[in-house]
Amino acid sequence: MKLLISVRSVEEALLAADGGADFIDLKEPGAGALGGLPVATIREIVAALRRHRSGLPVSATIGDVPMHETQRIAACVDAVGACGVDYVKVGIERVPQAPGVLDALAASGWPVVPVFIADRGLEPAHVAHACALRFPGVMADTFDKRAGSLFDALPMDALREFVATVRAAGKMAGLAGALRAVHEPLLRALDPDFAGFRTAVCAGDRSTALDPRRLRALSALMHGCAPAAVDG
Ligand SMILES: O=C[C@H](O)COP(=O)(O)O
Repeated sequence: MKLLISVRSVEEALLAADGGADFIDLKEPGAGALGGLPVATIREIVAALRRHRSGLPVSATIGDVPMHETQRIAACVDAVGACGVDYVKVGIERVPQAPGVLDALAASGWPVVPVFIADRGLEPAHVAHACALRFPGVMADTFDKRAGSLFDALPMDALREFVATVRAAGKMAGLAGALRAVHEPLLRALDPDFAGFRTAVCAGDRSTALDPRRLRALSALMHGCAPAAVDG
């Protein structure tokens, strides 16, 4: 299982790369679950990572754009995709517009990873719809980070079904949502392709700075080379 770490700056990106991240995810954690960074910042981080850590895959979010704002979503995907990232992450709410938005994202030509917002449960038909389209990966994440973790939002059966559906379609399955070291056994049981973290690698809430000590401990745990990790 690979480790995705969300970062907001060049400094954090290089710390994450040195600390064991397998995917570097660019977002502004203080601006919402999928808070977007300015494109100039995304470009700057991508350039630094390509210079120093050329092989690491990089994703970036477009921000928490409401699903009915289809033109804004398309414009943000174009802007972020043009920054040279490997993946563009777009939040998918559980609303009737979801299949239409997914169709538009798949037609965008960019390597989009739809991120299903799981706070109100997942709609299996929407996940199946995404899996039938040309996306490299599909994720589940939570919006309200104070309401507990992904494991509070969804039962294990639903998570198991999500991972199985995505992987059966030949795509990477990713899980996130205020995950912590204590969730490692549950994550191992589900065995997604990657798990995403921000809250767990900050000393305060997810909008505070990335803490290299917490990251190293989490990385060792997730990569199977340490007993307990820093948590809480
Ligand atoms: O994409 C992953 C998220 O940034 C994880 O953030 P979180 O651990 O605060 O839910």
